[in-house]
Amino acid sequence: CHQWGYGEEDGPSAWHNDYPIAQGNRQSPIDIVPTETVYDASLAPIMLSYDLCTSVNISNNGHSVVVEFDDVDDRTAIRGGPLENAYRLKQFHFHWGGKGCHGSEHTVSGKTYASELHLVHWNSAKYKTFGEAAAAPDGLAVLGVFLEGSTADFRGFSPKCLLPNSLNYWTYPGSLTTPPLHESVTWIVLKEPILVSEKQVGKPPAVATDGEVPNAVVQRRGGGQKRMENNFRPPQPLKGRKVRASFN
Ligand SMILES: C[C@@H](CNC(=O)c1ccc(S(N)(=O)=O)cc1)Cn1ccc2ccccc21
Ligand SMILES: [Zn+2]
Repeated sequence: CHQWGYGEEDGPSAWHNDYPIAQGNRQSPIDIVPTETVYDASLAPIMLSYDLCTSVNISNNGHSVVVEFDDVDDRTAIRGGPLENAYRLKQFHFHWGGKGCHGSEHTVSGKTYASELHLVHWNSAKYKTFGEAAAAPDGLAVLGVFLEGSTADFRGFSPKCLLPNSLNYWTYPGSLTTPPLHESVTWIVLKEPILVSEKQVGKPPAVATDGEVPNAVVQRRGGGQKRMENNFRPPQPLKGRKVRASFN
């Protein structure tokens, strides 16, 4: 199967070899330039029903740390905003840099954040499975949340505690930011970052890139486990897409 990563040989600039869609017309992430976004008063607020969310597992898939949810019904869903119907929460995961800097995928006028949280939802009204939705142009909706370094509490464990006060957002048609890079994502990126503690953001989660979830990743010389960091794709060409703002 295709091996891809974030290194010199297998990183974002090489992905097009195995995934030609990498050079497609609706690739993500992008650089969001607020002065070039269009305020769309018809955009409804987004509504998140995360109260009854049931997380199932946390895993390291070699590219990120992923928390999966049981997605058997629409208890845990996102609706409203640019979406025609409810999209069911499947998983959330993070992208981060090394040593707490430049880890976000989306940027705002070139500004990078320390990390970016992605809450991945699929269109369960139109598709039977996540896999089917992941390949369809209106199949997925990913809520992107910037993480900035500071101190904040992280009580409880509903994804709701991972959200900022304001749900003002930008939205645009895009793609998965990792292979297979399907152009199936309606991106909803919140403008307000959430603050997480320096020590959490400063040090990327101790995960290795070989899929093991070690209790502490050791930096071995020459091969062996490598600390997973800089697992972000750089911004991609807008190719004429319009980025709409839910706020003025
Ligand atoms: C789509 C791929 C798996 N990839 C993703 O699910 C995914 C989700 C979100 C992002 S991001 N960074 O844009 O938010 C990137 C990749 C393979 N796959 C195909 C079918 C399928 C079924 C279950 C699990 C994985 C499956
Ligand atoms: Zn992601």
